[in-house]
Amino acid sequence: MSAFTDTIIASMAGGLVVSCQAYPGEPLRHPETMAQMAAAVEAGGAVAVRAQGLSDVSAVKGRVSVPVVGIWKEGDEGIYITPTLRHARCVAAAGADIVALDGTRRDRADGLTLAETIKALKEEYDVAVMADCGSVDDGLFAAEAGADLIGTTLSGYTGERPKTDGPDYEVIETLVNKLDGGRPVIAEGRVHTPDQARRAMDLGAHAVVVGTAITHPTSITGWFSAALS
Ligand SMILES: CC(=O)N[C@H](C=O)[C@@H](O)[C@H](O)[C@H](O)COP(=O)(O)O
Repeated sequence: MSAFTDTIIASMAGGLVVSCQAYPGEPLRHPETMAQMAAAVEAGGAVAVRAQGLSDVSAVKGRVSVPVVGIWKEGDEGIYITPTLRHARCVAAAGADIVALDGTRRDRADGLTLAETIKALKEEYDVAVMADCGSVDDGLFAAEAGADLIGTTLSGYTGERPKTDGPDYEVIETLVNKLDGGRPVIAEGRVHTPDQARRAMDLGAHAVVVGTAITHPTSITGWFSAALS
């Protein structure tokens, strides 16, 4: 890791990362809108912002001074979060400080291993790499492959873990213990309340990512209206 990526990762310690994403066809889907959302969460204390798609990554990077975690989703099944080296390079070129990519043990579309992908990306760009993992075994594999940050993003979405209502505390805690400080664990996925974020942090997460519960009004509205029906 470079001094730059060390500093970026250290700056996130104990903090809240907010994921600002609007999905295809949704009313808020526009880079400028996501940049405004990012500025709003930065004002609220987010230590970093996660953004999806090259236009959003650039727009968000231009608007906030906290680090940007960039991803590029292609599709929504199998390996779809920054699935290949080409996607990862583009996310870095778009301005991401941290490139998040699929960190599972599944075969990648471009035939490269996760380790080869991370090595090639880091040879070209001074970025940190966050591995979005779906299980403890993924997390250990991604750490071995050279990822700087191990995220629980895909727990409940790859078939290896049940999709819990809230965060997958078991994966967070086990990864923290098994990695034993060797790599920071980022708790991401279904963190819907401040208490859940606190608990994930208390289990030893380096930072907690919240998306839907802060930046997806359609889902939040649905939660409230379901409670009233
Ligand atoms: C599984 C997957 O594709 N997760 C995506 C990854 O970027 C996003 O759709 C999530 O919103 C993000 O991980 C934050 O999680 P939550 O919205 O649950 O706080």
